Amino acid sequence: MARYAQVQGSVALITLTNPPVNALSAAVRLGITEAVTRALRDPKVKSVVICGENGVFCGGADIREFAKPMTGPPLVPMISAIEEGDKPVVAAIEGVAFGGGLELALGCHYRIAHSKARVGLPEVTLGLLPAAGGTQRLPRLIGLAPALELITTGRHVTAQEALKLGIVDKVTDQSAQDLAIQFAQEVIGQPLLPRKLSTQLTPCPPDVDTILDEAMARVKQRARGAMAPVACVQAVRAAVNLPYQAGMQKEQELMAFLFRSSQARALQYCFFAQRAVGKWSLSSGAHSGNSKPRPVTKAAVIGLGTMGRGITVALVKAGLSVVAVETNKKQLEMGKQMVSAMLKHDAQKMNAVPRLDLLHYTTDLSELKNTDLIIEAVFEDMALKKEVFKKLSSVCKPDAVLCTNTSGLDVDELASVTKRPELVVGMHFFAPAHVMKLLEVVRGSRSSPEVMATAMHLGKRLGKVSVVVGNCSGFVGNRMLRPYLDQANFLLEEGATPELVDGALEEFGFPMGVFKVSDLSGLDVGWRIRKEAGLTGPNVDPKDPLRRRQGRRYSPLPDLVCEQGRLGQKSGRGWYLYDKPGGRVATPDPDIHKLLEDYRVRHGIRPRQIGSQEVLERCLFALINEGFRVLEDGMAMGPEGIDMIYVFGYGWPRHRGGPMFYAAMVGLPRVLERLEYYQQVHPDVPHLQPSSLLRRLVVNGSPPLDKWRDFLQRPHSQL
Ligand SMILES: CCCCCCC[C@H](O)CC(=O)SCCNC(=O)CCNC(=O)[C@H](O)C(C)(C)COP(=O)([O-])OP(=O)([O-])OC[C@H]1O[C@@H](n2cnc3c(N)ncnc32)[C@H](O)[C@@H]1OP(=O)([O-])[O-]
Repeated sequence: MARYAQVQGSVALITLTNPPVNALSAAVRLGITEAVTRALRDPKVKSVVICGENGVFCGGADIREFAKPMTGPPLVPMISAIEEGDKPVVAAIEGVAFGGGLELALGCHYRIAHSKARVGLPEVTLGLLPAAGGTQRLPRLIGLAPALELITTGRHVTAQEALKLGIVDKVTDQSAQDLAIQFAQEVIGQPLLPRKLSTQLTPCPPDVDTILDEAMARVKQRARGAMAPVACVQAVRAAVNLPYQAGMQKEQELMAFLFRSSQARALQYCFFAQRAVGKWSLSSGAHSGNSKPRPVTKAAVIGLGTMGRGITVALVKAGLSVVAVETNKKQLEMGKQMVSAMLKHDAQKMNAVPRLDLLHYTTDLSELKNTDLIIEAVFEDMALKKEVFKKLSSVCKPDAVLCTNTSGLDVDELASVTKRPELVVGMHFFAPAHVMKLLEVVRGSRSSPEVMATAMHLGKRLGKVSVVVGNCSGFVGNRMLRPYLDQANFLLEEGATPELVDGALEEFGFPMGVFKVSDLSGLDVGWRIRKEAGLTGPNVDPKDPLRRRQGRRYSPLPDLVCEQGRLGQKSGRGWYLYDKPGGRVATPDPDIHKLLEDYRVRHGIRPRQIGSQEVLERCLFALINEGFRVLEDGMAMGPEGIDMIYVFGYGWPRHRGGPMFYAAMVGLPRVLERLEYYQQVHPDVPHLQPSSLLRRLVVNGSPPLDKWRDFLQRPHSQL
């Protein structure tokens, strides 16, 4: 797992050979340890170069080994042996040096990077800290403030930035390995002590305590309950206040605590789940490995509302040429101005030139003749969308892929009005579409494997985490959101306030509680959907009592709020009060409290004290229960897909792994028991009726999440 060679007479070349990223598995660590020992012992060897095979230095410790008992030589003494040796060791960094990979390089005396290489300590994103000396050596090398920033965020830096920061000594456009070999010969005989980072002091400005205190306050505020960033600051503090060995001791103690934590397990699960969802498969046997995407160079977006504008920007930023279509000149001009402004703003941030040249604006659908893929993003109205699809089917070239950005309408119904249903697919973006990482790729019953591959591939080009989902109402994300919203409204009826419910959810780790999010999105969106569904407005069955609809419990509270003209942030009032229309700072509103009190009196409801635990159990377990139903109905490939949808699209705290992972962590018997309890108390809420899959899993001893698929009743997949 590490190749040894002697080159240029006196240089030992050690190459890490563990594709694809040369992770530091037990075998690699053994290989390095043996090779370094050999090089240090061999009198003919005067200097050493460490590099990685296939243009990648090292992606860090082997994350897959974290779940198993530790074997092989540990990293810390391996790296110390390199640093303590009396021969200069040069790291030749190509591709990436991440985590343990960068820590290995920091143990070397010199670092040379290829100009396209990136380095970083991303352990914090896995719920850990750099525990092979990274928290002690990096501050000694580049100083306190930059080290704190890199370690607490896990940010990757380019070779050029690494050179500026002093992480690497040289950057080359040629082979880093060749330059390192030459350099290793040049530095023979030069004093090594100043290059041994463990012997150095961390360069500290006079206001060191302020910097550390501010960093701690910042990470606590951003972390939303995540422990690793806090531990990172504590470890770096040790690099300032303690001698190296004592600092290492602190690093190990903090790592031991994090390593066992459920947060680390959740974050590492997310790492693999994010990669797993890209490997999609359909019930037909087609999968990402055997289905080729169609080439897409020219795309079109129909409709330049909020979603259409974001999608257009995302496509242009990925380098596609885009035809943007609106119904009339006025809308088109408005859309154009917004899209240009968004692209310019983005380009400015990245010090780049906005690619306005990639855009063509038109009101004429016949200009779509040469586009390879069209994304419809018009108003969420089936009749209107059908009209658009009919037209697209006749004007676009026969092999053009037709995508809809509907957030929950029937993709098959849309496909049915075209002459090419096999080329129709859902691409459900999340607002703002150029920022949010999630894309639900909705398979219609006739969507071809090739079209699925095309949509998934396009998602990847746009930098999205794309998840294949089935064609059911609301798809996966919005379908699971309904029971969550319902429970939040019921809690208000029973005695809670918006700020109590939101507080519990934010404490759990959501960036915003359910009512703040509703205010942000606009309360009229849901109101319109409820009207169309006959839940409120003129189409309500007159025989339905006010708090029951279509045979189940219903809360008219959100409708009452809308009827008062409280539409959320945009009107300056919603579930909260804002300083002005469009204002962003939510303050609790006494008028809402009064509205709730009057409502309870009117309906004879005795308010009761509601605690955070009940809020979490009712909102989250109802959502999770629907997740089990999604699996049961075959609308998702597996729990990983659901979890990635919630982490990347709905603000589920990543350190809790996603709803299905969270259910497994809480324990399926506990989730079942609480659902059963709440269902008894609220028998008219079908969403609290535990799903049969959940019951089956509990009866079968609550198998681990990666075994849940075995308990689905076949044939199940609608994908
Ligand atoms: C008490 C114990 C003490 C321990 C000491 C601590 C040491 C240290 O501080 C801890 C660490 O280093 S923590 C580590 C810190 N390092 C990180 O956090 C870096 C994590 N990795 C990355 O950021 C990206 O993978 C790269 C940028 C490296 C490549 O990106 P790309 O080119 O888009 O490719 P891709 O699709 O992403 O990956 C390709 C395949 O490789 C797989 N795999 C990747 N890394 C792995 C790893 N470390 N391991 C295992 N596997 C890893 C990946 O799953 C995938 O497998 P699949 O079966 O084909 O699906």
